[in-house]
Order: sequence, then C-alpha cells, then structure tokens
Amino acid sequence: MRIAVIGAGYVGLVAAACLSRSGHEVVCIEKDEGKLAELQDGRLPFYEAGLAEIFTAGVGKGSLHFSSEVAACLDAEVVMIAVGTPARPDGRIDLSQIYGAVSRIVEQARFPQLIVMKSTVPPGFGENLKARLLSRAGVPLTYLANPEFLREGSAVRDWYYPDRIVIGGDQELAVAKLARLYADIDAPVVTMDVGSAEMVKYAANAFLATKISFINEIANLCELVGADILPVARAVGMDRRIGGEFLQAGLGYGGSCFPKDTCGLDFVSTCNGYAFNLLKAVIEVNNRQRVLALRKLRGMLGTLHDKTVCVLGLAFKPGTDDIRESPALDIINLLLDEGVKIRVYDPLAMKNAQRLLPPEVYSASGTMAALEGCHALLVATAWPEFTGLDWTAVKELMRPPRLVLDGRNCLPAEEIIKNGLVYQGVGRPAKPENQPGNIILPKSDRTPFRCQVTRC
Ligand SMILES: NC(=O)c1ccc[n+]([C@@H]2O[C@H](COP(=O)([O-])OP(=O)(O)OC[C@H]3O[C@@H](n4cnc5c(N)ncnc54)[C@H](O)[C@@H]3O)[C@@H](O)[C@H]2O)c1
Ligand SMILES: O=c1ccn([C@@H]2O[C@H](COP(=O)(O)OP(=O)(O)O[C@H]3O[C@H](CO)[C@@H](O)[C@H](O)[C@H]3O)[C@@H](O)[C@H]2O)c(=O)[nH]1
Repeated sequence: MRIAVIGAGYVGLVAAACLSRSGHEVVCIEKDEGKLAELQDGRLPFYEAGLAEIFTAGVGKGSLHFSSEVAACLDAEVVMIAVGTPARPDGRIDLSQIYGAVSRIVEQARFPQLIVMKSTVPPGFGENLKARLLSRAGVPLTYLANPEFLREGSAVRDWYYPDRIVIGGDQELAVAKLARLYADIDAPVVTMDVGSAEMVKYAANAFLATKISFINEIANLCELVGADILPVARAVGMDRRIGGEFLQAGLGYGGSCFPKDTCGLDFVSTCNGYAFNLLKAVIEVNNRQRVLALRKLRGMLGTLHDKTVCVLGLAFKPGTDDIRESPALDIINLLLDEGVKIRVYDPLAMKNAQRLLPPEVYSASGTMAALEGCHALLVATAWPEFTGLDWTAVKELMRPPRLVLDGRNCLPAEEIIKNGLVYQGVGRPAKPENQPGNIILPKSDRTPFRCQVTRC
C-alpha cells in the first residue's frame, strides 16, 4: 500500500519505518527543517532502540522517503497523522499541529483517502474534525481513529507486539482496510466508534498514571510506618487482578504523554461539567512526588544553600534521550531556587538537557566526574549503569554527609550503606544508624497542586 505519515516524531517515524519494513511504500512528511535534513541525510533525530536498522534498510531499498511537503502524500491511499498534541499551561490540548496538517490535506486531496489519526486527541475531536473540516474536501476522506500505545525506549518492540490494535470508525470497509495494514502483527484488533477509540487512549494512560500515583502514595506511607515498598509492591502486583507492572515507586511519572494526557483528560472532564476527582488526585500526587525529593534532600542535608548535588539521569525514563516533563529537570529547577550547585550526567540525554538547563548547571562527561565534591547524589532515572557503581570510589569522590537519594529504588541499598554512605530510597524503611529519619510533609506542601505542564 502507498502510505503517508505526517510527523517524524517518536510515533510517526517508528510507524513509517516499520510500515516500510512490512513492504509498504512510505513517505514521511516532516515540517521541521532540521529534522528533515537529518532524515534525508540518513540520520535519526532521536534515539530509539532498534529503529536505526529498520530506518536504514527502508531508505536503502527505496521504500521509505522523506519530504517537507504535504503534497507528497497526495497519491497515498492511507494518510497517518502523527503530529504533536502538546498541552497548554492550563492543561488544554493544543491541536494546532493537527489542524495545520489536516487543512493542507483537505485543500489538496485529489482522490478518496483514509485519514488515520495516530496522534492522541480528546474524545469527540474526530467527529468534530469530520464535520467541520474533512467534509470540505472535494473528494471523500474517510476518518479513522487509531490511537498508538507504544512506549519510548521500546517503541519498535511495542509496534510489533502491541497488546491490541484499536480502530475507531463507522465505515466497515475502511476499518477492514486499516486492519489489513497490521496483518503481520499478531494482536487482537478491537473496533469501535471514533469517540470511544479516542477515549481508550486517554483511559489507558490515566489508568497507568493512577497505578503510579497510587503506589507512590503507598510508598510515602511505608516511610511513615516503617514498611518497605519493594516487597509490598511485588506482593500486591502478584494478584493477577492488579498486575505487577507500573507499580514502581519513585519520583513520579514524566514524559511527553502521561503529564499532558492526564491534564488533558481532566480538562475534557471539566469542560463537560464533570469533576474527575480521582484523576485530579493522581496529578497532584505526581507533582508532590518531586517536591518530596527536595524535602528529603533538605531534611538530610540540613540547609541546601551552597551544597552541591549530583543528579544522575535526566531522561524521563531509561532507554530514551527524551527529557520532556522529566522529573529530574523539575527537581533541578527546585534545587537551583534554593541555591544548590548542581552537577549532572545522563548517558543519552545530555545534548537535549543542555538546551534547557541553565548554564550554571555543570554537565559532566561521565558518572564519576559528575560525583566529584558532591554532598548528595540523586538518581532520577534508573539507567542500568548507575546501579553497578563502585561505591567505595563514589565515597572517595563525595563530601560528607555523602547522601544517596535513590529516586527510582534502583540502587543496591545494602552495599551503599556498607560502604559508609547514607542511603534513602522512596518508600524504603529508615534505618536509624543510616538515616536521619522520615520526612513528614508540613501543611503548606499538602495543598493541591495545579496542572503543571509547561514545557510540552
Ligand atoms: N511519544 C510517544 O511515546 C507517544 C506514544 C503514543 C502516542 N503518542 C502521541 O502521538 C503524537 C505524536 O507524538 P510524538 O511524541 O511522536 O511527537 P513529536 O513531537 O516527537 O513529533 C511530532 C512531529 O510532527 C511534526 N509536525 C507537526 N506538524 C506537522 C505538519 N503539518 N507537517 C509535517 N510535520 C509536522 C513536528 O515537527 C514533529 O517532528 C502525540 O499526539 C502523542 O501524544 C506519543
Ligand atoms: O512503575 C512505573 C512505571 C513508569 N513510571 C514512570 O512513568 C513515566 C512513563 O513511563 P512509560 O509509560 O514507560 O513511558 P512512555 O513512553 O511515556 O509511555 C506511556 O505513554 C505513551 C504515550 O501516550 C503510551 O503510548 C504508552 O502506552 C505509555 O506507557 C516515566 O517517567 C516512568 O519513569 C513510574 O514512575 N513507575
């Protein structure tokens, strides 16, 4: 099939490359000149495991092309929209990239096409787009919702092994045609109306975010009662009705999806006169989790002013160079406000982070270099290379009190303590000889947080 994909981001580029590997003729349209130049030069604009090989093969055999012109998709049977839908500061979803792309298609369409929405859009949006924009085209354009569930870091794997493929649409033939596009993927295809498909995407992300905030609440309580979140989460997750995934306590969720999609769904609820209280609490708990890390550092270091803190891990999760809504960056900004000197390192995300971090943040060339002279270490991303550090060497490099705040519960606590450092995880029991004690939030930090999605 001839396929066009609009937007060469994490979703669009993975879709384009994988579809070209499945034997389709794919053109990927990207309006960002810098990204396009890289792609046309045979380079990927971001890191994603396994993507480079598929991309290079597609370009090599001539089935994967790149263009800046929406006109390049005119002879495609299927046009997939995979442009960004970031959040505005008030949580509202910014749909301007979609309108930009779809308006051009409507203006230029010459023969009937399937318009497939892979971007995450609010429930109700597709029907609206059909009625107000697609109907203006001179030829029939059939709209299908086809939300994407891949995760960054495992996007290629997730493309080939999804739990399900969701297609929303009211025209059977069109739905069947899109389902055929995924014929080589062994996953159930679930069909429904457009609005329901749009809701599946938000509901799935909101539920996963809820699991994370829930386990973070339990972790915070564990600290207060002296329980350990690791066996607690493991045993709770062994109940098949609950499931063991997304029960890792830590600094809270980040990334380009959960923060914006939870706030987006909350906004949709409010617009419909419904107070989605559970979701509001999920967002609030997530925001508070970052502040808790700051309070722990303050509680353990005495005063933060003039202290040096090493932050290891800047990406919003391991396996990606994406720093959008990264908890690490939020915490760094909170620490800078308190006069802390910061040294950072991330195996993949240094270049992206340097574009956002203020110049006073020291970017180290490696883990050990970042640790030099630091009073405290905060591990904000669970990169495997941080877990196997030589803790004797770390102790030599750091200055007292040599606090290790394990924001992802990914470090060997016993070994760290044995080497004479002070260890504190999230929801881990406080050992009197090693810990300065648990931190109880003062009233001022228990007030509700607003939606803080500002850097999408
Ligand atoms: N990132 C993920 O893991 C993920 C997973 C599932 C769903 N989603 C959803 O998919 C959508 C895309 O996410 P992403 O992370 O790939 O976004 P992204 O910001 O990485 O990429 C979007 C790309 O679209 C390009 N673009 C915008 N308007 C264009 C136009 N008119 N013509 C050509 N190119 C255009 C942008 O320049 C950008 O490169 C969002 O709605 C997101 O919520 C993302
Ligand atoms: O137990 C957990 C699991 C995840 N996280 C954090 O949650 C965030 C998101 O992680 P993950 O879901 O793995 O990454 P994303 O690439 O953002 O993927 C999510 O968002 C995508 C965009 O909508 C969806 O397609 C995916 O299904 C959904 O998992 C990261 O900051 C993680 O550190 C936790 O704190 N604890």
